[in-house]
Amino acid sequence: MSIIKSAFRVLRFGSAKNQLFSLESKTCRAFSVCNKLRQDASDANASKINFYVDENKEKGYAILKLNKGPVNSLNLEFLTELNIQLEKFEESKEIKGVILTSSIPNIFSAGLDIMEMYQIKQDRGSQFWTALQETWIKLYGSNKIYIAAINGHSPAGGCLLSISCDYRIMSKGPYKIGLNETLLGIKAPFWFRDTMINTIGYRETEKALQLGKLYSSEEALAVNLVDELADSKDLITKAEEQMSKWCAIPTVARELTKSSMRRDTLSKLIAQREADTQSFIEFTQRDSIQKSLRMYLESLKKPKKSSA
Ligand SMILES: CCCCCCCC/C=C\C/C=C/C(=O)SCCNC(=O)CCNC(=O)[C@H](O)C(C)(C)COP(=O)(O)OP(=O)(O)OC[C@H]1O[C@@H](n2cnc3c(N)ncnc32)[C@H](O)[C@@H]1OP(=O)(O)O
Repeated sequence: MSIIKSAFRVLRFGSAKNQLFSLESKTCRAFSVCNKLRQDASDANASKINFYVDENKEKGYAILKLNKGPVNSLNLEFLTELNIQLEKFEESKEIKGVILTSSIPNIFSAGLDIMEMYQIKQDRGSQFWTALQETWIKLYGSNKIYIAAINGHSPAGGCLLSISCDYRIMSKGPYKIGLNETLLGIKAPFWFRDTMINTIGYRETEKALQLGKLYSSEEALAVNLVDELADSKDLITKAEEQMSKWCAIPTVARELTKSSMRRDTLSKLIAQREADTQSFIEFTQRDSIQKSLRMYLESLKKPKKSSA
């Protein structure tokens, strides 16, 4: 049962009963919108492998490797597939935790697919944003243990995936992680910001978000954006060692503790998912935002200087 469901179960008997029932039904409505998408995604992507799952039921954890080349950018179909997988993990009795990593060398995830924000129809934009909210709610609100093994760059939405986990190990190397949205001319959504605050604190987040700061792995360690660094070749071994440690903690006590730390942050988005989606649509349809996104896309497509 997810943290959200347990929170509802506990609070259903308290004075906040009516408010929470309304919250819960809003969430259920939003989830049901995604049901058709899920079917479409599983049909359309039957032949593509956008991630690998390696389950070790004996040890009680799985490794989920993102595999959507070239840069694991998060589009509607990918998020929908991920949501189905996260749900499977949540329901599994054998799996206590998941190591989230990528099979693409030097890239954890390039964040949201910018093409989902650029010249996009309202319907698609709304489905995309709802799927992203769902991914975050499932990941940040999971009862399971999530360890991010960050094997490369992890900007913006990639950073959000990482900070939604319980523990982060990052490869040493010339990699960057952070919420760089202001550099694209956009504002990080409040739930990205709040997850960052919960990870590195208010003042550091305030600076990082305004500057769109992308931290090197050493800088990320210094501000607790990641918990540990590892040589690339040792990354998964270190993540497995850490997973064994977390798996050894009494489950219910750990789950309740996690839930109590994250409930308020989660409830804030759950209470206003539809309004948040509308803000996203309204914001991304502004001419000034489209102009910024176009310039950013062009800068990404520019031929790279040869390192030779
Ligand atoms: C009023 C309230 C309003 C509230 C609403 C606010 C709305 C805010 C909305 C959202 C928040 C946004 C979150 C995000 O995640 S935005 C995405 C941010 N991501 C980035 O900035 C990363 C961009 N990419 C890179 O920096 C690099 O690609 C790299 C470091 C990840 C990898 O570098 P390298 O290996 O050199 O690869 P290339 O740069 O050559 O890229 C390969 C290929 O992939 C394309 N690409 C890269 N990133 C993305 C992306 N995020 N989306 C789509 N496509 C991407 C790149 O263009 C190349 O394409 P090609 O030239 O055609 O091969």
